[in-house]
Amino acid sequence: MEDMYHMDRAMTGTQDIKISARDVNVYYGEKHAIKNVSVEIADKTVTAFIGPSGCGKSTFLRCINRMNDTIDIARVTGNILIDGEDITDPRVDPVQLRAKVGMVFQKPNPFPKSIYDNVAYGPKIHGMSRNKTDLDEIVERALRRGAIWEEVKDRLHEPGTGLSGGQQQRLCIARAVATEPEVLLMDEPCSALDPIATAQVEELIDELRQNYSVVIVTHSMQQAARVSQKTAFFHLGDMVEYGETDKIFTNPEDPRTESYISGRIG
Ligand SMILES: Nc1ncnc2c1ncn2[C@@H]1O[C@H](COP(=O)(O)OP(=O)(O)OP(=O)(O)O)[C@@H](O)[C@H]1O
Repeated sequence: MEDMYHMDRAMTGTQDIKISARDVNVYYGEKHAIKNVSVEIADKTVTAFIGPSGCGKSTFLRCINRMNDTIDIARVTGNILIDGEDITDPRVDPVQLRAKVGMVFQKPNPFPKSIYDNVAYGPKIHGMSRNKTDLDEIVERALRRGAIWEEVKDRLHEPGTGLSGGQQQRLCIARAVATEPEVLLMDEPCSALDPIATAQVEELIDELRQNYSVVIVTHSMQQAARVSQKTAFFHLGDMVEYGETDKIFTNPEDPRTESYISGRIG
């Protein structure tokens, strides 16, 4: 029976669902930026959002940790469930939610504080450590997960802003994972990085997949193909197609996806 179950999973590719979005719409004033998006995002998987500029990738990503709450004119309808809990419920505290659903932005944005304090800040405000030794361990673990520990272990009390761009982005990833999130949202995390730093961050994303559900917005189709297992293609606010990355890039169903990946739109 157990074998049958595993075989079935292997054959269908069924994975645990981490995020389930149902009929999500986002409006900025009159502008309808996301139209009836429903999607199930798997755990321990990298999911890429691709599509032409302005199609709504970042807007939809921001729904997953309620960052659109911070934009006055944004209005969101529909539901998003994480592990079955509806995070759009007004009783859900967005600060707690964002500890569980971490985010990394396009431009590395370390706080104007030391490397240590950048990482320690979240765990401190969420009461994750009892004492300094605990906190030191949390900081080291997060910096190791961010694949930057070796480079900064002897300069933890220097400012985070003194690091190179690629190091700053890995520091921001370390900061995001320090609160032990379950989901990691990345909005074009490599767009400000050179090819070497990009390769390091991509390698890191692949490692992070073991522990998190990672959702990445990217303009680079090569990057989506390299790092993701699932891809969603957005066009004018619609999620046009969603499926296995290999399939989307080699044999898409929708002509709009086909045009985009072959470079005819975008
Ligand atoms: N804060 C905002 N106020 C008003 N309109 C917005 C806001 N943010 C996004 N929009 C609009 O919503 C639409 C979707 O934008 P969004 O940034 O989500 O697209 P995107 O696919 O991530 O684009 P890009 O690839 O250029 O980053 C666009 O038409 C954009 O102009």
